[in-house]
Parts: sequence; structure tokens; C-alpha cells
Amino acid sequence: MVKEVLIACVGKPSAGKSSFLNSDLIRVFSVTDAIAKVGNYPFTTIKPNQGVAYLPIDCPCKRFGKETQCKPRHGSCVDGVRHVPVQMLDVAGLVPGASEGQGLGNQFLDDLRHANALIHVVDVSGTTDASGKVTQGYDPINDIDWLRSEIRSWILNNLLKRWPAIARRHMATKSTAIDTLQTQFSGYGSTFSVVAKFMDKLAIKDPLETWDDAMVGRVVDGFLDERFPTVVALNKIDMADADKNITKIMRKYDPNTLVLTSALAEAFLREMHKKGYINYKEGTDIVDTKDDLPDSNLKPLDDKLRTRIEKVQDLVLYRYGSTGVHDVLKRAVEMLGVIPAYPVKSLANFSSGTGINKGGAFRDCILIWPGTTVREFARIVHPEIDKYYLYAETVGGIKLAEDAVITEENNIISFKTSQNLSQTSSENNPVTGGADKKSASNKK
Ligand SMILES: Nc1nc2c(ncn2[C@@H]2O[C@H](COP(=O)(O)OP(=O)(O)OP(=O)(O)O)[C@@H](O)[C@H]2O)c(=O)[nH]1
Repeated sequence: MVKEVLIACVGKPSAGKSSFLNSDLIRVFSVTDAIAKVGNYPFTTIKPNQGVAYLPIDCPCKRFGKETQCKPRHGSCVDGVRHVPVQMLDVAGLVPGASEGQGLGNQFLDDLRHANALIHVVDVSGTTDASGKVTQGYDPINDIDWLRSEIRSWILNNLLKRWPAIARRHMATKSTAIDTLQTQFSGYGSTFSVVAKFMDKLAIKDPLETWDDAMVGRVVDGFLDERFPTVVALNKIDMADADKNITKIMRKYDPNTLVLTSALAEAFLREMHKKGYINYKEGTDIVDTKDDLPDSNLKPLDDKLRTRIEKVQDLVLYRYGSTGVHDVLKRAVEMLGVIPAYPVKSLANFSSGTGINKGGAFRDCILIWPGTTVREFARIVHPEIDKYYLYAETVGGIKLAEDAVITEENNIISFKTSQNLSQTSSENNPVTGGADKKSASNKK
């Protein structure tokens, strides 16, 4: 199955989801905005509630001293930090009882089916209740557990309703448990390998036709872990009470799934940077003002602005190292194990041929799923490369076997073909050129 990376952002009302998605850093635009403001993403099938976020990664141009020649076709690259477009889905309608149709209920859950990973924005300050109303002392652990339990109830209820028939059919067709479960889970965006992986971990010995409701529940839990990796953005860390809630949450959940954020601080710092009051380096605690750099072109701060900036530094930057917004998308992509791969025509200068932009280095960066082989990547890059495939090489002229798995060590690849594909003016060919709208698609 060919599948692009799609991350869904969810959160109860007032958790800070809009602030988060609209922070300039994540740069999620509506499709119209994206075309107007950026026009710089490869996706062709964006729907109204989809946007584009830009994943910050270390670009190989820095390693090879090609920063000035680096010319990404999509996204951007500044001083070796590349921003690669990733599709984001803004999933609205998370309210208690979504699995029973409350709020946008089914629509909400239906949207999630398309996502590969979830970002769950949680108000960690405890100042909004389950439905987003202002309160004091609310326990944000409820929200973390609640998203999972809504998705679980939705899938489990659907499954249990039909379980006797599923078990009968399973026996009649003499299917394996993996086959039967994949038939049931395919509607939730599952694949055979997802089912095989979680069943392997669960190591259930009993035959499927003997499973009781509790066992089916265990299977749904195993499926959820594999199918919906979730990063929890603990937002509003700048507020009082956030600290004690963070400590509690850190003790209960895997810290690798948690990122501490202040979407408000990020939005403020970005705005001050844009207006010329500060130099702010995204993802860090570095903020320079006119007081720090008297000879710079920065605008002088009045007392009010100076106090606000100092507050953000004290409450967020010096305490936590950054606003955290930068890390959330990164963490979600890391959980998926997706890696960037760079098809180039020349391994000498990393260009994609000649002509406008093609002479620039590392023009294309395609996010690929773990386990993708060299030959599969050739197919992803362009069917013509697959058709006329001779061999593939990576840096240093090292030949790569067709079935070699692509890793961070061999992800700069030049394909040699029996036909000169620069003659075939295919628009979609990242190696031969064309200002196309090719999606960074690959298999899963
Ligand atoms: N102190 C603080 N306030 C924040 C932060 N992020 C968002 N807020 C505030 O929280 C309120 C709700 O933020 P939104 O971004 O509108 O929340 P939402 O989840 O999109 O809410 P809905 O649109 O109702 O779904 C706003 O007043 C924001 O300014 C943060 O990190 N710190």
C-alpha cells in the first residue's frame, strides 16, 4: 500500500490546539493559505481540514559543506536545518462521549483513521475542565486517558457487536488469527504488518474462536499501541500548577511520549522576532534583545515588552530549555521510524542534473517508511527509474543491493538506468526535473 505520512492533531476545546497549529513554527496553513503564502509542499490530495507542517531535520548539505548550494524543491533549508513538508490533519470535535456520537463524534473518529500518528494537545495547567470550560484544579491525566478510551470504545464496541459472526467465519474459512483481525482492522487504516507486529508482542496462545470479551479488549489495546502512536503535548507549561501536574504525569506515562510546550510563548516570541524586537532561535532558549546587542538593528524595548519577554524566559525558556513546540512534530515522526531519503543524480555534487534549480544540491527529500528497500525507493521516486533500473549507488560510489534496506547511513542515492531519463521530460521525476506537485509518497 502506498501511503504518505499524515499526523493528526487532537485536543479538547481550549487545550491550545489552534494556538499550537497556528504557531508560525509548525506552519500549518489551510490549503488556500499554503498556496498563497508558501506554495511549497508536494501534496496533491489535501482536504479542507488538512494543512502542512514543516519537520525540522539536519540536512546532509551541512555534512558535505553544500549549505549555499542546497536548493530544496519543497520546504526550505537554512544553515543545514531543513524543513520538510508533512501533512497535518486538524481533528476537531473531541468532547466526552465522542465514541457515542457526542460533539462531532463519528466524524472525529473517522478522521483519525487516516492518521499515522497522533499529537494530543493537553492543557497541563488544569484550568479547563473536560469540556474546555474554565475551572481550577482539574486533573489533566483524565484528558490523556480519555482520548485513548474514546478510540478504544469506538473500535471495541464495533468489534464486539459482530464478534460471534467473526468467530464463526474464522472457523469456517480456517483463517489465521492475523488474517481475520486484519479484515476487521483494515477499516481503521491497519495493514497486515501492523497486525502481525502486535499479535507477535501479545503472544496469545488460545485460538481466536475461544476469546472472551476481555481477550478481544486486549487485542484492541495491542492494535491501538501499534496503529496510533501518540505524542502528548503538555501545553500551557507557563501557568501556575503546571509543575505539579507535569511531575505526576511524568511518573505515570512513558516520558518519550511526552513533550512540554507553551504554544502561547512560542507565538509571542515569533511575533517579537518578526517585528524586529528580538532575535529568537527556534527550538532553543536563545533570545537576544537590543540590551544584549546594542549595535544591532533590533528595535529598543519599552518596559512592558521587556517585562513580558523576561517572564517568558523565566517561566518557560530557562526552566524547560525551549517552548517545546519545535520538538512535537519531530517526536511524532521519530515514533513512526520514518527516515528522510535523498535521490540525487550526481554523487559528486548531489545535484539532480542540469537546468533551473536542478543544479542545486539535495533538491528532493522523501520521507520513507522503515524497511523500505533500495528498489522500492526507486519505484517511489519514479516508475521510469524502476522500469529502466540498472543499479544504485550511495556516497563514496558504494553500490547498494536492490533489497538493501535504506537507513540514515545510505539514504543519499543515485540510480543508474539503462535509458537516459533526462530525455524523458516527466514532470514527476525528482531526479530528472520538473516543477511538479509530486507527493512524498511511499509504502507502508
Ligand atoms: N498560558 C497559556 N495559554 C495558552 C497556551 N496555549 C494556548 N493558550 C490559551 O488558551 C486559550 C485556548 O487556546 P486555543 O488555541 O484557542 O485552544 P483550542 O484547543 O484551539 O480551542 P478550541 O478552538 O475551542 O478547540 C487561548 O486563550 C490561548 O491564548 C499556552 O501555552 N499558555
